Amino acid sequence: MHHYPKHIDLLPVRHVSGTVRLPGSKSISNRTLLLSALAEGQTVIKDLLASDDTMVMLQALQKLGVHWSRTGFDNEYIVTGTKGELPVRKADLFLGNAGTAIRPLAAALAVLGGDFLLHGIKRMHERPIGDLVDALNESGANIEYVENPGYPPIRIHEGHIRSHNLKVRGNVSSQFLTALLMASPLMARTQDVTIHVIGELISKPYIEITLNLMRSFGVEIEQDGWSAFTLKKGQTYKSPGVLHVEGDASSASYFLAAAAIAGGPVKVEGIGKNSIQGDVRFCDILQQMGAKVVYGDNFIEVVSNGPLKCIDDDFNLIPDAAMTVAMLAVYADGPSVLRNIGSWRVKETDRIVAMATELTKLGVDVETGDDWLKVIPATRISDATIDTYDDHRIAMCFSLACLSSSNKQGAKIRINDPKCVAKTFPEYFQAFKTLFA
Ligand SMILES: O=C(O)C1=C[C@@H](OP(=O)(O)O)[C@@H](O)[C@H](O)C1
Ligand SMILES: C=C(OP(=O)(O)O)C(=O)O
Repeated sequence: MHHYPKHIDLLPVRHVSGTVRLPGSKSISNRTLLLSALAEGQTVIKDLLASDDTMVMLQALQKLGVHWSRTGFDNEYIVTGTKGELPVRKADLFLGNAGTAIRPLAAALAVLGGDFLLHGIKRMHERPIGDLVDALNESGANIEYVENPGYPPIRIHEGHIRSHNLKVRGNVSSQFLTALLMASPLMARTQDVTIHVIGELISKPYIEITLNLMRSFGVEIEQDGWSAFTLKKGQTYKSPGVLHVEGDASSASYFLAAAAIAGGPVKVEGIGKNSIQGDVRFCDILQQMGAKVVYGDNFIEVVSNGPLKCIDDDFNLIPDAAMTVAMLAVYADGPSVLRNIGSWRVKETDRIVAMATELTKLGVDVETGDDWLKVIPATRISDATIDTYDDHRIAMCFSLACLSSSNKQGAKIRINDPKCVAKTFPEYFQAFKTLFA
């Protein structure tokens, strides 16, 4: 559908300003698709993200016998719910590299039972799923590893959920808890279900997105802090009728960062002060670093306010937008440290290694540890050819290095293999270039 060149060349840019209409949130889109499929009634989904990650979810649902169609309005879909009874019980599902597809589908299908093969691209088979499989199998599901224990591909057989007290670890990915939460109404027909989190839970704001959307579909979870989640029996998903997908807050971070570096104002439309996405907290970081942020109901606008201040903080709550913070750090007035970002190592690539390697090409000094990254800016930014590791966020992040701030000139940047942006934002580079004044 989209054509991508082998690489994209960006020349130094002195100033950015403009308005960007954001693509739909990946996290909300894929959750909404699954909940619509499991619900009673038809759901009209407005502004669904059109990207690789949502495409694999749509295709998987189709293979599972769920009826959906496009309405003719841009990115508007209508999904016919199955009341928790997916019509097809045997399928081979290719899920690309979409964590938000494979993990929630694995849980729902394991609870329903059948004969399903879930797999993805090579990197997907290196991304952990063991904590989720353990939680499900310990409760009576029947999931088997096809290649390496702990990783996809997985084969799901007929099983029977016996225990209604599930336990899951949350220190590798919050998506395992999200998956169990979304599947819990399928096991709560006659008994309450409690999901216990063992140990630490990372990326907590994504659990809030999950609970929020479940609530939109009529299911209320009782929360005991971050350690136990209970669903009272008999609750089932009911379509809210129409659901509007917010713009993607992680995608917004690149444009808002551009404004903080190279002037602005830049306005993003599709999210606002009442967003349910944790990554809007990226704007708090922009403010801490010295930029000005204005929130509307359906927009956020950023304008720079002089040189950026360095930052040393814990970024566990915003792991995706934290990568954008690492780019801001290149322009900051001193060294910055990003802490508690260990989950970067098991995402599209080892993002600590990738960020360190590519930042070094810009001439900055970088130090890393198990779960942290330190960026020590240089007086100038070096021209560089950036490798992207099939990671959309590496491609989008490093596009920012062509920007000049008030005291640092932007560099000539070549982004290799830019097609990786199709995971969440196929039109990223076109949108980015509209900001060049
Ligand atoms: O639930 C979600 O929608 C997501 C959760 C986060 O993953 P982790 O919980 O693995 O950190 C985030 O990085 C990912 O892009 C989307
Ligand atoms: C980590 C990410 O994706 P996923 O949903 O596949 O985990 C991401 O989009 O940065």
